[in-house]
Amino acid sequence: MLPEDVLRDAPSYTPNPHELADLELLLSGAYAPLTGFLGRADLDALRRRGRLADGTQWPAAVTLAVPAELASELVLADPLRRTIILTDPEGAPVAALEVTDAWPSGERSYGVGGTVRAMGDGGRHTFQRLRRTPAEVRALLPPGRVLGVIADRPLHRPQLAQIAHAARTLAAHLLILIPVSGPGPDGLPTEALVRAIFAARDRLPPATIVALPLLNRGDELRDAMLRSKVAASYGVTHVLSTGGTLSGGGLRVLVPRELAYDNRDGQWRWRDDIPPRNRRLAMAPAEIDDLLDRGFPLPEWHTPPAVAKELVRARPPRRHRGLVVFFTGLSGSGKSTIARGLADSLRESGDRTVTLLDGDVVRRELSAGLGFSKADRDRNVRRIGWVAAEIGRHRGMAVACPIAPYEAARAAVRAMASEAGAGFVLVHVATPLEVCEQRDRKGLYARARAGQLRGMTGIDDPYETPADAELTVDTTTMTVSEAIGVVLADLVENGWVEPKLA
Ligand SMILES: Nc1ncnc2c1ncn2[C@@H]1O[C@H](COP(=O)(O)OS(=O)(=O)O)[C@@H](OP(=O)(O)O)[C@H]1O
Ligand SMILES: Nc1ncnc2c1ncn2[C@@H]1O[C@H](COP(=O)(O)OP(=O)(O)O)[C@@H](O)[C@H]1O
Repeated sequence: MLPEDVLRDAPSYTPNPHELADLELLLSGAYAPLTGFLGRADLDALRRRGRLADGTQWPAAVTLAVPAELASELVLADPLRRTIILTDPEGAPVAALEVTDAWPSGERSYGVGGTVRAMGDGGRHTFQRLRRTPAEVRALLPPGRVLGVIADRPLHRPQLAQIAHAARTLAAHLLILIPVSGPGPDGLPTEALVRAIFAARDRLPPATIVALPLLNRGDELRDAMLRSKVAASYGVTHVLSTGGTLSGGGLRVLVPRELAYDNRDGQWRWRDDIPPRNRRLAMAPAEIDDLLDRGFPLPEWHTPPAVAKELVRARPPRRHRGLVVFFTGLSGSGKSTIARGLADSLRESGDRTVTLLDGDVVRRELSAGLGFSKADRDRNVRRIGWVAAEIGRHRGMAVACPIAPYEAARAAVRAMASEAGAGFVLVHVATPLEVCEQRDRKGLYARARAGQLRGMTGIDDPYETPADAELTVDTTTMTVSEAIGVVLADLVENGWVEPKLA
């Protein structure tokens, strides 16, 4: 253990959410035998042989990068001057990392490897009582086989039947591991996922339930292998494969048969044992989402009512959900005019509160002091996006209409809205530059052409045309009412707005 003053004087750093999730698993022992972030020798061996330098089989790179300035403060040869305090986003210490290897990993960042040791109380999370360590869980498990299920999606009747069947066949105790770092594959917030799984609990065999920050790295095979490793650390002996991924990682993998609903007796059984006219197949996640989006009930033969209730709460029909309508386009394309008209129509219906984040008001209040450099435009657009997402989180409707010339900033806004559980509709007002320039309501284009104004979007500043717009409107030959009508009709057609408005 390092002396107090060494810890006090050590530099501190807040890892990104992904790295913090890895850190939590390292500290809890879920990544055993790893005790810290990997160094170069291990990463090298991993890349070449899928093993750590000492030959231990390990599926995935568990790495940490820190700013170059921070790395340069360390003296790796001196045990008293090579520690970094890792903190959570609030700045509270979570761990001490004793850096034993550091190397340039990016333009201004260094990879650092070394052992981590827990500090502080580990921080608080929602459903804290479920975030148990492998040692705690192993102490709770009855002797014998343990069937692990990684539940990154809600459990509907077909999955429940598969789990019950597997647990019965193996005579195993059931351990459900719920990944809770960031939304699941269907965008369900983690708290809603946990609630939906608990809602199915009385239809499961006796189970131990654990929440843990397991993240996907985007490589299906490695992710599955890492999940198996983690499951094994929790005492799992057999893992039920879900979502079609097979994984070894030293565990026995059960591949469940595809079950279908037999409408002769209401049982779920192997699909091939049911005559086609009597069987109903399990619904795909996209079909379930579609029913929820349109406000149709999830059928009872497929989903226990208590689970359905949680899912409806988490994913209300689109017409009741928060929504961000985000206009982008050149100056003079018609964004503000359409946005204003849209906001008025929406207010008339009174279904949701409507906030118009009008360009002039935003630049006066929210973004006062910002100019039109790339950095300032990005800041402006992100602020608008942040406010809009919060409005959406509380089920309101936000209408925003900045030029938003950069793809990355628009993508960030989309991500914020979706993280907040709100819909996001990007409307590209694609009126061509010639038309905008002809309108030139503020005389800006004329000044830009005359060289009196620098950095005018479309003249000598970029506009990255969106490739992901939900709707594109060119107002060249449209009246204002027609343009508003097109947007409104699109919102109605996609279920975001009640038809009566149209
Ligand atoms: N250099 C330059 N380039 C583009 N636009 C300029 C510039 N300088 C001032 N203006 C006026 O500012 C309005 C655009 O502000 P935005 O907040 O929408 O821009 S951005 O999204 O941050 O890029 C824009 O208003 P709209 O015409 O309503 O789009 C312009 O009137
Ligand atoms: N179909 C249309 N939709 C929107 N604006 C239109 C349309 N036809 C003409 N216009 C005119 O174009 C101008 C667009 O200006 P504005 O809405 O301020 O654009 P922006 O917010 O994109 O800079 C307004 O003067 C508006 O009256």
